[in-house]
Amino acid sequence: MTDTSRPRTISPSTSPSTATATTVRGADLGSLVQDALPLILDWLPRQRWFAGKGRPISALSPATVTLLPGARPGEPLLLHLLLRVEQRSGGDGGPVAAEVYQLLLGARSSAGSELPAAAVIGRISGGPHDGLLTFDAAWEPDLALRLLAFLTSENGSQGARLGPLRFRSLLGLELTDLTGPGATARIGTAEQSNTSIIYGDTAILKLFRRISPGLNPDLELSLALSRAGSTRIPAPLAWYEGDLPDSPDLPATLGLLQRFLHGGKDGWEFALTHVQRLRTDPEWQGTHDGHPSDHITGNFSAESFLLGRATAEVHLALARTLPVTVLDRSEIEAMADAMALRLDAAVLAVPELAPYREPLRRNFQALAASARDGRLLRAQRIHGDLHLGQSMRTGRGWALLDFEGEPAKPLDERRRPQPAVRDVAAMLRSFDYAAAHLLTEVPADDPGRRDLAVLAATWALRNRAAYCAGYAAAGAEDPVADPVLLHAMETDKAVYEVVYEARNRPEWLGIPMSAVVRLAEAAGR
Ligand SMILES: Nc1ncnc2c1ncn2[C@@H]1O[C@H](COP(=O)(O)OP(=O)(O)O)[C@@H](O)[C@H]1O
Ligand SMILES: O=P(O)(O)O[C@H]1O[C@H](CO)[C@@H](O[C@H]2O[C@H](CO)[C@@H](O)[C@H](O)[C@H]2O)[C@H](O)[C@H]1O
Repeated sequence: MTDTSRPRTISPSTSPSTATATTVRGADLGSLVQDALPLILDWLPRQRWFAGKGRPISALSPATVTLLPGARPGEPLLLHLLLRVEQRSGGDGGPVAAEVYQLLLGARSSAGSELPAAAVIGRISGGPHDGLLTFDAAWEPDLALRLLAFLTSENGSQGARLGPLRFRSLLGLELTDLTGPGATARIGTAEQSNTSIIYGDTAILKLFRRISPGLNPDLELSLALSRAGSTRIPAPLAWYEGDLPDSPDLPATLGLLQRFLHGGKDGWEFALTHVQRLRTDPEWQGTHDGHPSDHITGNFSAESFLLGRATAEVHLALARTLPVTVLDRSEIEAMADAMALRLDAAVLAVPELAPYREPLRRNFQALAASARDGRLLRAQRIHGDLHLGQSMRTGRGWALLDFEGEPAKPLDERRRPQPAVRDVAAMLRSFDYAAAHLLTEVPADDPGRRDLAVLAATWALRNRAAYCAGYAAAGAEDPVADPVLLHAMETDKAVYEVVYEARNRPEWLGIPMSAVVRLAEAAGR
């Protein structure tokens, strides 16, 4: 059993090396963190989850430091850190903005198990901790299991406390097997904005990396959907939260433990498998005459229908348990204005968008005009960042993952009720992305490219239609019945994607740009 009785936290307002530093097996926590900071400073910007890439860090300091006890002699230390990272935006003279990131810091002196290069933060050189190896403990199975012990402890359901950290379990003792002899932990390998640790094949813990005060929508919506009896999400099992020194009354969600969907197929990979088969299937190659017939669009549309139905079920469940509002004229106009402003900012960031600005704006103006004509809009809590990669096909049907919303947006914006069709539009974009993979690696002068382009467009159309049909079949509002809203939402998402791709995957920019062209043409009609 872990010792939860002696929190050891260093206040950010004091110098960790002199103030509340606590001696643990000879190691002074405060000075240990202080010695590790230069190593963390070098390591942090290289992490996929670090959102401030490309801007120098002007200050790095621990906001909280908590020892997670439980190390036997010779075993590594496990420290929970909330790190305050200051960066200037817009060059040297720009304003300083601070973000908080979560790090599980492991520290050991002996060799121990081999760590992947990505996990190694560095070896401290000089001073009382000379030679101590520091690392990201999420990658170290024994330390990942030590963290799990707090989430699954007997005290969990009452909220075990450890300094600024509080652990809550929904299942009490049911998960203690996971931490017993033979228990395993491994890091998730999927591309993600946070870090996930998979325990056995039973549970997955998401460590949120960029931390904002308040309830993370991923936890909030998982709990709400679970309360509503939804089986379309991995059941939440436990979570932990922490107090940030600047906002002690607004605990920040730090980690969410959920049922692991063993054997589930990632929706994006699943769709790509189908799409690739279209390209390589000899039967199709032999019969194709330039006019794709139904069978060559593959059976994925049956899956798309089911995914649409699952999405609608999630929306209906959210509307049953969380507040639903009605957006009036001024609120709809404000929504359309916000879309237009995002477009303006996107044009500045990606000049290729400029020729399409006016026609795209018309899609937003049409939405505002429909409000002036007296239309209202239902708004509710939604997923907020839905795409095929956020869905998983299991033996029991489709499940949706990651209700965090777009991580770059402030938490209060992400928690605001939205028309549910925003999620639908986002998923429609994903079918376009998957279809575009029919054309990757096909040279521009390949004689078969035109046919493939027709096939890709057909695949996207069929799957988009099937998804919307499945959505409507579940009893939710039919998304295609409101083309003005759907076009505005899809345009907004495509514009977001143009900026996202220009920044992250310039070689993929053509995918959302094709949508921009299509949506601009549609606006002209
Ligand atoms: N409950 C789960 N069961 C199985 N795999 C999961 C589960 N939750 C997440 N994953 C896998 O981890 C990936 C990242 O999860 P996600 O919640 O999207 O993280 P992030 O918010 O960091 O992007 C998913 O795409 C999926 O492959
Ligand atoms: O999953 P995240 O929350 O990190 O979302 C971001 O990355 C996504 C890519 O991983 C990005 O999604 C875009 O690319 C997908 C294919 O890789 C495609 O299916 C989506 O439709 C498309 O938007 C997402 O936009 C971004 O926020």
